[in-house]
Amino acid sequence: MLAAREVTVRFGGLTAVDQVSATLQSGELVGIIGPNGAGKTTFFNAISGVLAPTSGRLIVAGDDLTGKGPHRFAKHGLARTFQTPRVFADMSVAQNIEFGLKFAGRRHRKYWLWGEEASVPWALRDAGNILQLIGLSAQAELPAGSITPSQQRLLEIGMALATRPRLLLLDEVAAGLTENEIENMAALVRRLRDELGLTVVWIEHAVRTLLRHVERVIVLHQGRKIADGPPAEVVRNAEVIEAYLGDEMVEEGAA
Ligand SMILES: Nc1ncnc2c1ncn2[C@@H]1O[C@H](COP(=O)(O)OP(=O)(O)OP(=O)(O)O)[C@@H](O)[C@H]1O
Repeated sequence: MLAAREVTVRFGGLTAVDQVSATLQSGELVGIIGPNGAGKTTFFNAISGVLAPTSGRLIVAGDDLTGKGPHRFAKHGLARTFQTPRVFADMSVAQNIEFGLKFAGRRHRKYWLWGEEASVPWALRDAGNILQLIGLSAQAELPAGSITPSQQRLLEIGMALATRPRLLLLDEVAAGLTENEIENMAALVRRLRDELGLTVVWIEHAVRTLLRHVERVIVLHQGRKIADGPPAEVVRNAEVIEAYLGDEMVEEGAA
């Protein structure tokens, strides 16, 4: 689905992402964790075309998109959310979803997960179904700027889904949510992979939740990838414990 080959991003003298290689297989649910400033969002920005890597290559669905803009990545089936949700505040919740659906119509069929309109899963057929999937049917006619921040996070996911992606990048969609909301969010993310067949990459600071739901986790530290594997293995990795997790997490992971 996507291959990052020795991707490096520098801002002046600072190396935010340092020769990170990673391959994402179709249908994987992968977490990315790491301390503040580890380079997680910068890595997302690089693999979604938001910023061009200083060096390295990005292959998406078999095509080399290194240096291309976000619209090219989107045409190749990639959608993402941002740490601060980006919704059209003055438009209604439903209109925000419809905007994404219009975008889906412009995507080249080659990169659609569902080749024919008729094969698009029921949950993504129209704005009403997408609103039901993300749990915002009751808010459909409200201005997007008037719903709660956690609902805006759901809406942003809905807008991304409306473009009918194959690969979805989620940047801290559980930030600022209550325990209950975090569990609901995790359940939604699971459904996107399990029922819709999306490949999902999920950056999150709520590490305990993340590790319970993903089957593979990549750990970044000071721009470098220091681990990449199943959660049970990664929580025992000495470098990961030292850099990020601490002893308490290891005991919980072992339990
Ligand atoms: N546009 C930019 N210009 C200069 N430096 C930047 C820019 N974006 C990020 N950085 C720096 O790059 C490093 C990595 O930042 P990044 O936001 O990718 O980390 P992160 O792991 O996502 O952190 P957090 O968990 O706090 O969101 C940090 O030192 C940050 O200050």
